[in-house]
Amino acid sequence: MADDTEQSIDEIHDDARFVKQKRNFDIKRVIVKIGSSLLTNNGRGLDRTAIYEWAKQIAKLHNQGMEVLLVSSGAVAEGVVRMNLEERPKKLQALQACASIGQMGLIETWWSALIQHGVHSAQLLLTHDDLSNRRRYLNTTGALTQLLDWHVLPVINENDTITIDEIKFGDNDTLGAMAAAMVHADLYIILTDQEGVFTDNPRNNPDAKMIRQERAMADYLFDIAGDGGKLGRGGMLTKIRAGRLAAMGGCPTVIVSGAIDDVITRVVDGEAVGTLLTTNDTDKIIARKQWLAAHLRMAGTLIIDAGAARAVIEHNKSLLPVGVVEVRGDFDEGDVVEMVHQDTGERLAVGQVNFSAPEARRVARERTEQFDRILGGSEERVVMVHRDNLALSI
Ligand SMILES: Nc1ncnc2c1ncn2[C@@H]1O[C@H](COP(=O)(O)OP(=O)(O)O)[C@@H](O)[C@H]1O
Ligand SMILES: N[C@@H](CCC(=O)OP(=O)(O)O)C(=O)O
Repeated sequence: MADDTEQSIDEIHDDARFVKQKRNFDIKRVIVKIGSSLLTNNGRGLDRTAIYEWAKQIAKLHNQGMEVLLVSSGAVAEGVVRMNLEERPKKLQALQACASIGQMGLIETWWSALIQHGVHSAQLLLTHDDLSNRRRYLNTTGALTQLLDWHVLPVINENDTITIDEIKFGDNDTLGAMAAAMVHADLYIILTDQEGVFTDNPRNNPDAKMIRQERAMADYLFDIAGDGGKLGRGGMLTKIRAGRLAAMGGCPTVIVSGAIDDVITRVVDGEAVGTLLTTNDTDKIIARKQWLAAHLRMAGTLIIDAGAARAVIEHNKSLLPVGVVEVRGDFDEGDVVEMVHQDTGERLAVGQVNFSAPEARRVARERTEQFDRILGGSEERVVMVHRDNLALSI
């Protein structure tokens, strides 16, 4: 798609270039996310027929040797139906209870549907914290990798009963994108109740047109994405955000209707159904910097001198240990830390640090040549924070 500033939104739809064109995917690992509105047949309980149909397609890919991970919503919506409630409760405890009631049905249904095709599945209940805290992230990756090595299909959902934020905002779109980045998926498929992303919410605007393909980083997508239906939570907005997050890991996203026949296998086969959100190397870095900039909790602080501040801010350089005068906090390698100016106390940037806090203290103010001696080994790490993993705050 051309630069989005050059085209009006009405022109960006059903682009003939993309309608028939086959997409060129090479997919070994794919994440499929299925939303509440689809899974629960718009509030009439779990749609077992549809689940068995998706399970058949997923099993086909799995049995061909592809690694498929499933992110399944629907626990709260199913709990609401099982408890005969008229609507999604507002009280937190009631929501949590619905999630734990509905999750039973969800996992039982997926297990039965998949095992019919000889596919073993496993339940993974995650919180966003599990994926943004480095240590828990590595633990989760370890468990996921083991499941994939055993060719067991992970069925992921949010751990709604122990979280507060997730259940309030309900955002499996984001969880799926984080999982996609974590396992380096080749494609993220979001199944929903619309054919794809439209130029406006098609629920309210019958003239809205579908967008066939766009860069995940195209800013105007945020202007056209609206809320969800009464059972789904995030609407199109969280799907667009999720597409950006997946782009950060270099993973394209397809947002498509789960009601299309054989939709999963057709998408994987490269058929141009739904909306494809693309990414490239530059977008990957931009998305990564945005993700860093949006980080609220810093694991620690690096106090840097004026020379390092100039290198980072004015010359877009990586931060070297020699420019770090003090290390505060207790962080692991890979955590997100802030960089603060020694003289002004101002936060200049945030970034992912290449050393743990004890290591960072030892190499601070030191030149690269000294690292082997200081850390006792042949040290490959040279920079404290690489410029691709660093986002300026000012
Ligand atoms: N620009 C848009 N294009 C398509 N759908 C949109 C758009 N803006 C808002 N939506 C709404 O997003 C809904 C899908 O999100 P949601 O209800 O959260 O479903 P899910 O349960 O699949 O996550 C659609 O039914 C639609 O009403
Ligand atoms: N974890 C919640 C799902 C929240 C969520 O993201 O819902 P949806 O937007 O419908 O995919 C549940 O299982 O009910």
